Amino acid sequence: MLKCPEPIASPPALRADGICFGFAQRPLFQHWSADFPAGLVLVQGGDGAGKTSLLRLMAGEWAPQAGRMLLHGTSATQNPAQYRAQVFWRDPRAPWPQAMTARDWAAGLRTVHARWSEEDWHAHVVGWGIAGHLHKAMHQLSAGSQRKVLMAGELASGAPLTLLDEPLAGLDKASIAYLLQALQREASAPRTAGRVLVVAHYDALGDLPWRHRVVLPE
Ligand SMILES: Nc1ncnc2c1ncn2[C@@H]1O[C@H](COP(=O)(O)OP(=O)(O)OP(=O)(O)O)[C@@H](O)[C@H]1O
Repeated sequence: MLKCPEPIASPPALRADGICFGFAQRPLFQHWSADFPAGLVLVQGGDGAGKTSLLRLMAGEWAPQAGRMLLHGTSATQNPAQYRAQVFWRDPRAPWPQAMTARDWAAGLRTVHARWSEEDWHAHVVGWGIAGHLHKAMHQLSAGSQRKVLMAGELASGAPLTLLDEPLAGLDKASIAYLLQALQREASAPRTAGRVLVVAHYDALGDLPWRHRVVLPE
């Protein structure tokens, strides 16, 4: 079970406040509080440690059994619509709607995310070499190509809280290198002020300037 870390000095962009959450046979968080500054945040842990559960709680997709998540002061419990409007979260394992192309999906994101950047979307499409896939149905793409489309959308969304679950899964070396570069750029020149970009991964994931790490016990 996760214990509380030391508090941080700067005002938090995201706050986990007294979170209790778990399953009947698997308690995960017990009165857990943590403050997250803007920037890159790593949620680290092995299989079944609770990474995806924490991302779902941060996203406001799952409600904690006690406590609350606050994003720039907005509570996921009290103002769920306002909270979720600031979040980008899509479970990378979730199936894609039949016949939805990458282009259709991006068109939908433009209407939902106020800080969407067309320039970033095109840069990531080129960076990950997925331009030739945009007209294809998402469910027909390889797992790696689906991931690249997903991450291009996640990063281009500009969402104040952006959650990436195991982003390296299915990626080749060049694509991993591009992802690390893109995350490094987000850290040094974030396009959205106050953006928190959370990455869940089993290990330390490169030499990125993490502003905060949550290490989940096995
Ligand atoms: N819907 C659920 N019902 C019951 N138990 C669950 C449920 N979802 C997750 N768990 C359990 O909670 C624990 C944490 O799961 P979670 O998926 O959050 O871990 P994870 O760190 O993302 O692991 P992985 O990378 O293997 O998916 C695991 O023991 C898992 O079996």
